Amino acid sequence: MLESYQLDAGSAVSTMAHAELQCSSQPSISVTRRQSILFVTSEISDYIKAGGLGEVSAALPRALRHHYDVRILIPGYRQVLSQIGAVEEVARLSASYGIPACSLGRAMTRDGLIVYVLLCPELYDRDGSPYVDSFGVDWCDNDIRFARLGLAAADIASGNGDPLWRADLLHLNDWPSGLASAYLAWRGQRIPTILTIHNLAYQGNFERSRLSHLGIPDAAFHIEGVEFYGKVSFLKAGIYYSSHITTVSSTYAQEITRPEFGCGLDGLLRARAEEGRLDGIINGIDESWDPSTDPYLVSRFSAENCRGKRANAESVRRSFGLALNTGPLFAVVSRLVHQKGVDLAISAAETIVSQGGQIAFIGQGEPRFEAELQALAGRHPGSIGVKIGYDEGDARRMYAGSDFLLMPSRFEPCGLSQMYAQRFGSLPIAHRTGGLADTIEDGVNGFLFGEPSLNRFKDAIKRGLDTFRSRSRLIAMRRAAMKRPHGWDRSASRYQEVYERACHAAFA
Ligand SMILES: Nc1ncnc2c1ncn2[C@@H]1O[C@H](COP(=O)(O)OP(=O)(O)O[C@H]2O[C@H](CO)[C@@H](O)[C@H](O)[C@H]2O)[C@@H](O)[C@H]1O
Repeated sequence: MLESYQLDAGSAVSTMAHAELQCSSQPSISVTRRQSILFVTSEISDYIKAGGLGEVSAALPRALRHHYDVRILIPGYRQVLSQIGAVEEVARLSASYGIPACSLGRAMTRDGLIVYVLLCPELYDRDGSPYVDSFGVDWCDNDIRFARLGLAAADIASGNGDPLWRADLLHLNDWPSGLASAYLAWRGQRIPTILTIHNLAYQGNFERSRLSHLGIPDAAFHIEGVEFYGKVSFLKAGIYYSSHITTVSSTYAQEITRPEFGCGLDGLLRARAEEGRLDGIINGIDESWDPSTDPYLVSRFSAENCRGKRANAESVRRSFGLALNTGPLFAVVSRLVHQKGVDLAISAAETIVSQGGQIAFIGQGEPRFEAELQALAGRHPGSIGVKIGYDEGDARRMYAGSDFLLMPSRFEPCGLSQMYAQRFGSLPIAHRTGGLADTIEDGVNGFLFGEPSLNRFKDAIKRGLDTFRSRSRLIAMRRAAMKRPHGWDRSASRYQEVYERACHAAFA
C-alpha cells in the first residue's frame, strides 16, 4: 500500500508542493521534504562527455532541481576526479560476486548540484572515454565497470549508500545503468525506476558466462529477464525491470516499437507501450546556447539582428582553410558513425561544391570515415575543410557561422545538433526520423527528407540552396529557427508526470 509523506501546505517549502511524489514506501511522517531523485549516468558534460547523453545529464537534473532533491551518480573516472574538487567519502560499498568493493564519494558541482562519485580506481582510473580505450576499443571489463554503477545505484536507493540520504526514485540512463532496476527487483525492493533510452543501438551485451560475476541469478537468464539472443543485455535488463521507460522524442518512442528501429527489442518495447509504460520526451538545450551571449563566438547576434553571423562564418572559413567568399556555408558537427549518415554527407559533398557551396566538417569516430573525409578535403582545397577531433569552440562557431547544418542521420533518437543549429540561425537539412522529425518543420525552420538515400538528401540540399538564393526567404526561415522554443521547461514537466506515474505504478 502506498504511504506518502504528508504535505504541510503552510511550510516554507510549500512552493514545492506540486513536486511531491506519492512514492515513498516509508511510513507517513509530518515533515515536508522534497522527493529525492538519483540520476544515474555514465557521463556528464561538466566533467566528461562522449556524446549527447553527457549534455542531457548536465541539463535535465538542473531543470528538475527546483522541484526535487536531484543528485547525480557517476563513476569516478580520472577526468571526473581531476576536475570535481573536494570529494567526501560517505560510505563503503561492499564487493558482490565479481564486482569489487568501492567507496562512495560525495562532491558538488560549481553551482551546487550534489554528485555521488564511485571511487574505484581499479575500474575507473584510466585515460580514454567512459566506454573505450584510446584506440577506440571497448574496455574489456565494461560489464563489471557498469554493473558496479548499477549496484551502487540500487544500494543508494535502498538506503545503503549515503547514511544521510536515500533516493525515492532512480532515473537511469542507457545501458550502463540498466542493471540497477534489476538488482532492486531481485532483492524484492519496490523502488520506482525510470530508464531513459538515449540510443537503443548501444545495448551492453555480454557473454552468458559473465552471469555469476555480475550477480545475476540463473533464473533471470530468460526471455522474461536479461537474456537477449543468448547474451546478457544490460539495456534489456533496464527495460524489463524498470517501472517506466522513456526515450528522447515521441517519434523515436514509436519507431522503436517497430522491427526496423527496434534493434531486436521492439517486441518488449511494444509490450511496454501497450501497458502505457513507454513515453517519448524531447530533449531541450541549455541556456548556454544563446548567440547573443556565447563567449565562444567571434561576434554575437540575435534573431532580430543576424549581421554578426558573417564574422563567425569568416572565422570558420579561415580556421578550416576555406576560401573567403560569401557563398553558402554548410557544416557537419557529428560523431563519425554509420548512424549519423556520414557516408551520405560525403557522397553529397561534390554536389554542394559544384553549386558554389563550401563545407566544414568536424568529428571523430570510425577510422574509415576519418580517412574518407581527409581524402575529400584533399580533393577540394578551399571548398571542403575537415577537422578530426572534438572542439566545443569550433562547433559553436560552426553553428553560428554556417547557413546550413547537414544531418542525414539514418536514425536519431532526438539529436541536439539540429537544435543548436536552429538556435544559431543555421538551417538543418535532415532525415525525417526520430527527434529530427519532431524538432524541424520542413520549409519553416529547416529541411526534411523522407528516406535516407542520396537522391532524397540531394533534393533537400537543392531546396536549401534555392532558399539561400532568395535572401528574404532565407532570413525568414533563419528567424523562425532561432525563435523556436528549445528550453528544458516543458520537457522537465513531462518528466515530472512520468515520475508521478512510475511511483503510483510501483506501489499500486
Ligand atoms: N567533433 C565535435 N566537436 C564538438 N562537438 C561535437 C563534435 N561531435 C559532436 N559534437 C557535439 O556532440 C553532441 C552530439 O549530440 P547528439 O544528440 O547529436 O548525438 P549523440 O548521438 O551523441 O547522442 C544520443 O543521445 C542524445 C541525447 O539524448 C540524443 O539527442 C541523440 O539522438 C542520441 O543519438 C552535440 O552537442 C554536438 O554539438
